Order: sequence, then structure tokens, then C-alpha cells
Amino acid sequence: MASVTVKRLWKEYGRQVVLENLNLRIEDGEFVTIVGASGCGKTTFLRLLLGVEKPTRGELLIDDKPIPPEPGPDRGIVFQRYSLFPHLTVTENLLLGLEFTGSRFLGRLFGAKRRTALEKANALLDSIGLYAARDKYPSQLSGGMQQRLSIAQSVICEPEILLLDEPFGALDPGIRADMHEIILRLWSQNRMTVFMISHDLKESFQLGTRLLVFDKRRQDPQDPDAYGATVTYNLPLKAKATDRLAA
Ligand SMILES: Nc1ncnc2c1ncn2[C@@H]1O[C@H](COP(=O)(O)OP(=O)(O)OP(=O)(O)O)[C@@H](O)[C@H]1O
Repeated sequence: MASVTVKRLWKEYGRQVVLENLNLRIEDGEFVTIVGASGCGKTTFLRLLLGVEKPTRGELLIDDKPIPPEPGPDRGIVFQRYSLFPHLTVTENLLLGLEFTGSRFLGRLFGAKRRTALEKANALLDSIGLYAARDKYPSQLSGGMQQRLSIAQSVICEPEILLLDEPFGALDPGIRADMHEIILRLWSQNRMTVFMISHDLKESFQLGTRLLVFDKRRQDPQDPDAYGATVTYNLPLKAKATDRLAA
């Protein structure tokens, strides 16, 4: 698990201010849900946490240390659209992360290391109901199955921070309920700090231990890019994952 501290953070693209003076403290193991108008910088915030964007000004600290300059296995991300490799099977898609972290140069594992990785992949597939589909290709899976695999892919390296960018946005409501159960279970088992963007306020209240609302405090109608969004509401919610698993 990891704490996240954001101090006087600004993000600008050219003369467009996207994020303006963000200040936050998120404790180890929180489940942070993020809502806000389209284009107000929610994905940009996740990309800063992932390490693929740098703040223009200000600080982003993980466990009180500057965020590593590049993405690493300590941070996983899931997007709304599936990030699976179409030419690899379910198992191969899942093994990929372990192969890259376990064998940086070859990108392949052999012998005992591969067997251990396979056992881990199979256990994870079993826990999310995808074991029977392990030899299928992504095109042979439903949307919900593909997204379950994307989530498994992002947690198999046991990240301390999990970033979810509208992970359930493309799914039917019935399937979303199953996905909520899976994500809460993985969160409590793997002891991660989670940041999840959602456009569904009910989902944000149900899942989060903290809800952040991103919005602009000021607007210039003549120059819409002049001011950026910040966290306008920072609401602590229910504290225990187990409460929500039972609910
Ligand atoms: N690499 C980039 N270069 C220039 N502008 C960018 C870049 N990335 C994002 N932006 C701009 O930053 C603003 C915020 O984008 P972002 O995707 O973070 O918003 P969002 O709140 O996640 O939106 P949505 O809810 O629609 O996904 C947008 O105006 C976007 O055009």
C-alpha cells in the first residue's frame, strides 16, 4: 500500500491550464473515487500518478518520496477500453506483466519461474471466473470478461497503487455489479491504494472510502483555458471494504 501527497500541483499544456493548485493527502489503502465534468483533468491526474506526465509545478509524493520518473510495477492502470493483446490468449495476456518484470531483457520466463508465474496467473483467473476461458483470445470474450482480464492484468504484479480510468463505463449495469464485487475483493486482498474515475455518482459513493470532485473554481468565458480544475469537494466515505462486500 502507499500514501499519496499532492502539494500545490499545477499541470498546463501550452497556455491551457488543466489542473490548478491541487493539494491532497491520501492515506495507505484508501479507495478514492473521482468524479467531475468531461475534460476537467481527471485522466491527466491519473497519468501524473502513473508517471507518464510530469507536473508543470508542485509536488507529487508516494510514501512521502518523489514519484519515480517512469511507470513501474508498483502502479497498475486499467482504462475503459480494453488494453489486451489480441494475438495472445487470456493466460498469455496475464503472464505478460510477470514476464517483463521477471525477465527485463528477454521478456520471457523459463523453467521454475514460468511454472510459478503460471500458478499465480491461474489462481487469479480462477478468482475472477476466467479460468475456463484461459486458452481463448480476447475477441472470443464478452466485454465484461475482457475487462475482468484487464483488471487481472493490472493487479498481477501486485501494484501498491491501482489506477482505474472509468473501468466499467462500457459495461451493462448487471455486469457492473459483478465487477464492483471483484474490484473490492482484489482491493482488500491485495491491500492497494486505489484511484478510480467514474461518471456514475452512485458507484462512486458505493465503492469509495473517499470521493473527490474535480471542478473549476473560476471561469473566464472569454478564455476557457485560462483556469484549471482543482479538488472542490473531498468527502470521506465509509471506511471498510468488508462493509461494502457484504452490502
Ligand atoms: N497530452 C496532451 N496534450 C495537450 N492537451 C492535453 C493532453 N492531455 C490532455 N489534454 C487536455 O487536458 C484537458 C483534460 O483532459 P483529461 O483527459 O484529463 O480530462 P478528463 O476529465 O479525464 O475528461 P473525460 O471525463 O472526458 O475523460 C483536455 O482539455 C485535454 O484536451
